[in-house]
Amino acid sequence: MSDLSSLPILPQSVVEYEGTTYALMNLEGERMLVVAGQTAGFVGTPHDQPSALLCSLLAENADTLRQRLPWLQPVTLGLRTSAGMGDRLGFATPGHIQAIQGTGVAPIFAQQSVRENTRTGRTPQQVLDDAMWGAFEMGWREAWGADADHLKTLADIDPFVEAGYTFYTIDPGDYVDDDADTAPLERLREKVSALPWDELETTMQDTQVRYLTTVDLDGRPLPFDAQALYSAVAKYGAAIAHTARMARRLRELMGTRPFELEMSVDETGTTTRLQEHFYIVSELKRLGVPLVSMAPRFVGRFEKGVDYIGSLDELQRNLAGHAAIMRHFGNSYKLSLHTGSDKFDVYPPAMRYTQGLVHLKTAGTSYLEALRLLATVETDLFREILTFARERYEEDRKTYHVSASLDKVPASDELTDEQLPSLLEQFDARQVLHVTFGSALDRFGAALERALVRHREEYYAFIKRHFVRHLEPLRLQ
Ligand SMILES: O=C(O)[C@@H](O)[C@@H](O)[C@H](O)C(=O)CO
Repeated sequence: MSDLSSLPILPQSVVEYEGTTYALMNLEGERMLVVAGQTAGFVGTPHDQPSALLCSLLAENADTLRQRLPWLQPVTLGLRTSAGMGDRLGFATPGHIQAIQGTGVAPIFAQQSVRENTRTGRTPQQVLDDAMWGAFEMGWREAWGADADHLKTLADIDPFVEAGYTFYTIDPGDYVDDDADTAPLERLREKVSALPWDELETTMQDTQVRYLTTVDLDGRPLPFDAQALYSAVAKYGAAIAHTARMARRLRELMGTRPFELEMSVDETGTTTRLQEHFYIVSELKRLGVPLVSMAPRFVGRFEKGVDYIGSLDELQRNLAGHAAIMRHFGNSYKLSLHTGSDKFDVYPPAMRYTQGLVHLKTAGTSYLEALRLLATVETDLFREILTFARERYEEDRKTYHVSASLDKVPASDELTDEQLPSLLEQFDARQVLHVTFGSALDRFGAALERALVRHREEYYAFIKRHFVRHLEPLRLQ
């Protein structure tokens, strides 16, 4: 093992593997890779005493490193209780690791939606590389995943496959017909007749044979009368066909490489009825779609950055019903909680009813912790972001489920420095800051990144404290 102790090495990052020593060096917050031994394939500057190559965290160095150290490649996680910790800035993974290590919860460190990448300007490869560098920095050697989130079109898939993602969240929301939720039977028949039955590889007649019955869910009857069935088929039939289409494309691109697939309809305009959950999963299985998790639209409101909104009794009944359907299908997939951050009332019943078959999906909450840090140690920058967020909110909110009122978010000049951090505890301010991330990063991204470099360890501590609250309820008992 090469002695790198004369360099400002991060001790937890040091790896001796197959005769070469690898480590991350800390240069006033900036990171560099140090390789001592076999340096072929790395791009960097030779260093003497000790003899090593000093490498920037370039894409080619990330690729070479994960070829050398296989545990830095994302893998499928199967039915383990899991948590997706989206990171819009590329700095949060070490904090995520500090929170998740020892919990038994399987992490997805790389997770960004197409929507997020469009807003931040990052590529799927950059997101995965940032997560990998964070895992390397912390000496993480356990399994971790990479989620290509909210894929809507066939064209969305390719760059994530090229980058090496292992978890693919198919979002066929654009094909869900929410009007079917309340349409009369005659209108539903018309809608059903227009579905792509060739892609569904069946007919409505055969569909009626399969589903016009009452399903027994552990003694709990789930009735499918004509109205319920026609509504489910009209509402989700095209979405199921699109999911199967996306799965076929994914299988073509992935070849023999393993992957897992989630179907997410959490952002549609209407709640996913239990009959509809049953119909969706049954049809996806019939079509051979390899489902590892499913994200229905639950009762109540799952809004960004805040706890559940609605009747907890109704939610518990709803979760119990979804879990009964999962048991009917042999507990062969997980229930995915999108917009899952800060939903502290949801985790215990979700874990209880599904017996741990939960995937928790978070993202913007790590961005909010960065803003909490700024509100504490870089107040001028935070004030600029707050002012800009208040200007952008009405536009940026259009593609997210939020209900914050701008008039409840104080202007910067109404607050003392000491009051600024409390905004990150206030419902409306959290949502206004959350959904304006793209606009804010466009204008302040470089300044925010410099601040995070200056305050990395503090940021990790903010992330750890926040995610321990999320992960404790998911710990395997
Ligand atoms: O903000 C986004 O686009 C995504 O990170 C989220 O919608 C994600 O799918 C999620 O549900 C976690 O908040």
